[in-house]
Amino acid sequence: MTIPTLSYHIFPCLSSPDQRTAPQRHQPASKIVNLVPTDRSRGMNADYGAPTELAGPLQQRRALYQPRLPPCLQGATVRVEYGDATTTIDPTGAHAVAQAFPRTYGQRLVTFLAPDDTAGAGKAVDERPPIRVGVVFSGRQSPGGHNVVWGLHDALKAYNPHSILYGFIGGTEGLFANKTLEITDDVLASYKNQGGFDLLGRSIDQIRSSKQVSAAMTTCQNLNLDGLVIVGGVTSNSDAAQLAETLVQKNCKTKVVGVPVSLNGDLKNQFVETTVGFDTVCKVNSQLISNVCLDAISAGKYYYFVRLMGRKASHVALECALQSHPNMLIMGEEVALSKLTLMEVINKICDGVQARAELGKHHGVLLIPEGLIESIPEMYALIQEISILHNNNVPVTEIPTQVSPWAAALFQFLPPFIRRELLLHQESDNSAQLSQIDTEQLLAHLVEAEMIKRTKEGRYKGKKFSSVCHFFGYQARGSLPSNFDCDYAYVLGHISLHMIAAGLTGYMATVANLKDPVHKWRCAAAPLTAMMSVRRHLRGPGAIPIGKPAIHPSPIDLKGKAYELLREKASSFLLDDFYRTPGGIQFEGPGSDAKPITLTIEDQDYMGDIEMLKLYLDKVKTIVKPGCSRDTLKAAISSMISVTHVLTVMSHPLNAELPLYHFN
Ligand SMILES: O=P(O)(O)OC[C@H]1O[C@](O)(CO)[C@@H](O)[C@@H]1O
Repeated sequence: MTIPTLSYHIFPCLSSPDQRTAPQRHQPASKIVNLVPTDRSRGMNADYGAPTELAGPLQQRRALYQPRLPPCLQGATVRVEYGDATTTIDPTGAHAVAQAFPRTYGQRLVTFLAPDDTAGAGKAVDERPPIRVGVVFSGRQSPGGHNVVWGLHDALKAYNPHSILYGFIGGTEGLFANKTLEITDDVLASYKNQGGFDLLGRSIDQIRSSKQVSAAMTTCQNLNLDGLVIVGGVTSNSDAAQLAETLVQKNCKTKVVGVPVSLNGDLKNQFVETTVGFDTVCKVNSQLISNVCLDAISAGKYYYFVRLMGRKASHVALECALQSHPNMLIMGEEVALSKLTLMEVINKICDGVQARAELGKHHGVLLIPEGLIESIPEMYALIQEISILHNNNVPVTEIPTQVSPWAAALFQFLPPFIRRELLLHQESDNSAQLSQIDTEQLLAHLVEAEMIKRTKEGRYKGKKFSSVCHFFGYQARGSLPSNFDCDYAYVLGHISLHMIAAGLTGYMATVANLKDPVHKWRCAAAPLTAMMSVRRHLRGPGAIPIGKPAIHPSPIDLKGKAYELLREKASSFLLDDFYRTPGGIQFEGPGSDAKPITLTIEDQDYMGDIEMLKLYLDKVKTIVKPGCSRDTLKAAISSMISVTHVLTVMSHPLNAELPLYHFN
């Protein structure tokens, strides 16, 4: 059989203030603390009272890392510069957004600069009244979240040492019930640069119903808060916008500020370059993926089917593919765009398996995002029917008999474990529990059946297909955050304070130029309404009714550079086993400042770190001959470094110093 030309649908890859004692985990320094258990369920309580030396050395060392700040945030105050008034990123929805947010729509963009007086101190301390702020983890845990709290605390105390920061215990439920923990240096000590959200915990990720909004407002009033910082992704920030609008309308003084924290990386738009946590989660998963790549090629007898987090968008899967170079990646965006049916997806995978078998390869690695299942049109329609029945309180056992005939037929076709998972109760936003649906197992099951069929029909003559399935989902959410996420979160925490001090409400803290070193980062605030759009056709059974303005997840840009790069390398990575080993997250030394490829690659001017480049170029010289072709050179570079750097090295002026290596 000839090697199939894979369509673009499936890409083989390149690659009252209550009053709680601070919960703490192992202390980083040589401090032994007398810790008091809380009622939260995460594992940290097991360590209460444990001697310091039980804390891991890396954990201790990480707690000592001081996140970097851009110059504008290094003093106690900032200069606030107001820019243009905003509309929305969705021009056709602007009217609807303006109507839904009459008091907070159209606010101006804001940039934060260093104070322009020569002393650089801005206002004197006695001109800065103490500020009272509350912070809540509204979204799902994402590495770096703790540093938002830390950055906010440090900025608040620098602004006026009598300022107070309350953390809401147990996420939004804690906000509604006014369960707080006062954030102090001592409380923070063991959470600096640490993963998870266990300093405060989280619950349902919503502040939406009128009861919830009113409970949140009551808490803000009872605590006499000047500001409330809401940490989370698209859903949490949409809710933040609504809460801000309501508080303005009800003359509540509390300013509401959103911070973009989400491992999914899907809160992305012209104001937000990436979210806190995405970098770490991708690095952790890329390491795991590269491990299974090497395991697969070593054993030579099975395919790994790996599902990654990513509900409406496949950013995690794309980034991990670029970092680890598995054989295939199926992105939800491509499948949705091409309206591929389940069996078409299966056939594409089987074609890839078959092509590899022709080369004597009976192993491989396939990546999918958890949202893939909803991107397949017939599966989406089935999930939506189930969702409607759930919303109508139809008992779960009766749902299969009440869906339409075609949906019932599809349902029956699916293996029992998938049927059970599709019927699970819904997420807080009424969407399906995608993290609980073993789509990778469904695909593996159907691919196996198809390969058996092809064998019987004489179309496939290779070895029996077999698979190993994994969901690399929750594991990474508690990881020690990368330096990038530590810095980014800490900076966003500072910006949040300056937003509140400036009296901004209904805004999100943002940082631009993230691809550059921290001293070049530009700190700003953008109105939440400016990021909203109005969906007339929902892709998933979300709770937000059609037509209601919201901040929506941004899908992969199928015209973007990262995707283009993936396409360019697709066939090679399907067949050549061009696996890459990124290793664990580096916290010090070379690689510790690495940023997400998908963030950096979209910027043509990215040059990377010169020292690093020199190192790479020297290495290249040892493995390819002078005068070799550009492709050989590119392959050599790619085998050592990330895709980002391949492009960087190829186009860097340093090349001029290496005339023998004709880089153009
Ligand atoms: O922690 P929970 O409530 O199971 O949520 C899982 C969901 O959260 C995320 O990890 C982040 O939004 C999704 O990718 C996933 O579907």
